[in-house]
Amino acid sequence: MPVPLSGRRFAITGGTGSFGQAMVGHLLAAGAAEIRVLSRDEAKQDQMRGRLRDDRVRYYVGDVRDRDTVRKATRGVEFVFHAAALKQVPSCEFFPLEALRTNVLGSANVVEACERNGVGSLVLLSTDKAVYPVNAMGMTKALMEKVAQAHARTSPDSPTTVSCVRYGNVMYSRGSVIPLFVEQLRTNRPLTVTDPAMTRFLMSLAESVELVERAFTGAVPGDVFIRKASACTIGDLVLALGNLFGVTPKIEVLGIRHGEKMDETLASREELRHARDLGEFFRVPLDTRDLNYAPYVEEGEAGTERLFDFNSANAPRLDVPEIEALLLTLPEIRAELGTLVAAG
Ligand SMILES: O=c1ccn([C@@H]2O[C@H](COP(=O)(O)OP(=O)(O)O[C@H]3O[C@H](CO)[C@@H](O)[C@H](O)[C@H]3O)[C@@H](O)[C@H]2O)c(=O)[nH]1
Repeated sequence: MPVPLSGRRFAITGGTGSFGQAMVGHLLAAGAAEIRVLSRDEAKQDQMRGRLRDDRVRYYVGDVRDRDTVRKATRGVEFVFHAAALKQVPSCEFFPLEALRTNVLGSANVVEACERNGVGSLVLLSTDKAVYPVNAMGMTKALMEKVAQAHARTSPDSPTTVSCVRYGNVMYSRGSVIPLFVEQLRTNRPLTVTDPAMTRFLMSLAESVELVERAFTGAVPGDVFIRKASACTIGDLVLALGNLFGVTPKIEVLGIRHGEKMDETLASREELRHARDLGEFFRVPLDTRDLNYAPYVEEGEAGTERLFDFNSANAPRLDVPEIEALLLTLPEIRAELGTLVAAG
């Protein structure tokens, strides 16, 4: 049963980011009574305040690393979305302890504050990079998921349903490759491609909002919700952008960056053994066994057939025309193409 959003009170950590802004827009349109935006950067908050001009949105400057700040920002709200994170793969490789402080300890603060304030539902945003992680960003996000699941396991009487969503690359999110390629095309510079054979899941911001809504209306404590996204190679992404902009892009191959994987995994084979297939989504429920493993060891566990991960190499693969069609759904791409046409 969908939870009505109208008249409800929300908080979003990292609320000035790409996801946060999309979610705030969605909640305002749905009639939310109050939305608190918690983030570190007052300048971004100021821009958002100027753009939205809606006094249902309240701005809290602060860092999720600070427990008091998080407690204050979540007092009296019914739902919380935790999007604040250090999410750039290369920078987390250089500063792993910073990633740990924000992504793990900061997330633990959010869980604690929601529980203490009697928040009904908390959804934490995770990433495909948390599955079989090889970089500090993914490792800290994997631990964030463990913090959420451990809370569900050890606090069965908690007022707060804590769940996670996991998704891949959000097209045109701040600092990601598509706006970079567009900028390089616009300024007639070569496109800096790491490896054309690399694959990534592609999702729109609207789909990430839908996934989070799905989790906060349908999750039971400890769930991980995963959208079954399609994937593409970076080489095909470049071809699609070139076609849309009517150019054959010049390419400079950089090689794989610190901590990168060739392909990403959204759901591991271990999770898929007990995941529920909900059509467009997987729901991975909490493993509720306790530490007494004897019955499992002695009796064995059902369902040990061979399964495969759901990864960006074996997921439905978008071809170049399909990527073009997807890119054309992005307002930023349409605006860029409109500017090109206008410039003649
Ligand atoms: O100059 C560049 C930069 C990136 N890439 C490639 O483009 C793809 C996407 O890169 P990017 O947009 O930087 O995203 P990721 O490094 O895959 O990570 C993003 O996507 C994740 C989900 O997988 C999020 O969790 C992260 O926060 C977000 O930074 C990757 O294959 C990169 O190797 C290039 O070819 N050239």
